[in-house]
Amino acid sequence: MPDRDVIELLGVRAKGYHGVLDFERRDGQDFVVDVLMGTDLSRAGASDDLADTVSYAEIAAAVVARIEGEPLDLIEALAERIAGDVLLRPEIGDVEVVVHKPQAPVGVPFGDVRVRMRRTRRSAVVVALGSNLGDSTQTLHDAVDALRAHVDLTAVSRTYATDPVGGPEQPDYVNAVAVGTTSLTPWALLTALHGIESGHGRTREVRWGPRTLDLDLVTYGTTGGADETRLVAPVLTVPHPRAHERAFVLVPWLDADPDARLRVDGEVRAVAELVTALDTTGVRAVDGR
Ligand SMILES: Nc1ncnc2c1ncn2[C@@H]1O[C@H](COP(=O)(O)OP(=O)(O)OP(=O)(O)O)[C@@H](O)[C@H]1O
Ligand SMILES: Nc1nc2c(c(=O)[nH]1)N=C(CO)CN2
Repeated sequence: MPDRDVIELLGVRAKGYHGVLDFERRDGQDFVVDVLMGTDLSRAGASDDLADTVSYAEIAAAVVARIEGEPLDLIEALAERIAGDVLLRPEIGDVEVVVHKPQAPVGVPFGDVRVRMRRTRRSAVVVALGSNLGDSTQTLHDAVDALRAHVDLTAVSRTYATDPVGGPEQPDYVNAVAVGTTSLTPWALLTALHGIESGHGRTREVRWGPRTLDLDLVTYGTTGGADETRLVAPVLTVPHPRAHERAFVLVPWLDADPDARLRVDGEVRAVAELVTALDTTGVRAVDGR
């Protein structure tokens, strides 16, 4: 479900040098920008903490930097860049940008000229799946199907039978990793993952204890890219803080994406390299390949 809350920042004005005509590049003129950001304000509404939302002052500064920055021919191009900047904030699910050019050289008297642009986020995500109660292989297949409602999957690993790591004595796990893109924010995706877990009878009792289905968000955004998302909070930490030490995550992930990368202690590392440092004997591809 798209976010229903909106932060509206209207009438940000600054002088820029955008335009096709020589005198526009030479003399400059005012540009006015409105930004409407679709988001979920319930966390900030409950916590009263700026860290749980997007500061409109930060967005306003980014808009002014674009208006005053590299001159562009078209207000369409200016709007596109502003939309891209706004969507780098993981809290924003979609954005509408209006760029007004009230002193545009139109040639006749006019009220305003503006472009209106709507953009939705599309972020790379990696989800790890695990199960060790019930028909785990079937559960993982069903969970991948359910995931398709929220993530456009580009690759799904083979399933792996894995020795349990941590927790009480418990049955072997079946693990897999799915890779794709989503229009959901990290928090909306986490809610969707919890919904799929509950749909499979998941309850949270013993830490690292047996479970019908566990879905972890391993990474959000492109590791090493401008949209890489790093969050540290009990409700959501990405990259997943234990993914780098778990062969039951890295081996399937590498199967789905041989070029996978993960940030560990601040450094971007190839998953292929991280795996070489781990004991992988407890991780066996189910179909034997
Ligand atoms: N990257 C993440 N992916 C999934 N859950 C996360 C993540 N970061 C924080 N959490 C939070 O962790 C809480 C506990 O999740 P869960 O019960 O799946 O933990 P676990 O599987 O027992 O342990 P682990 O996190 O080590 O796999 C969730 O309610 C969720 O809000
Ligand atoms: N092999 C294996 N061990 C685990 C797993 C898992 O998915 N596979 N999940 C855990 C908590 O999330 C704890 N231990």
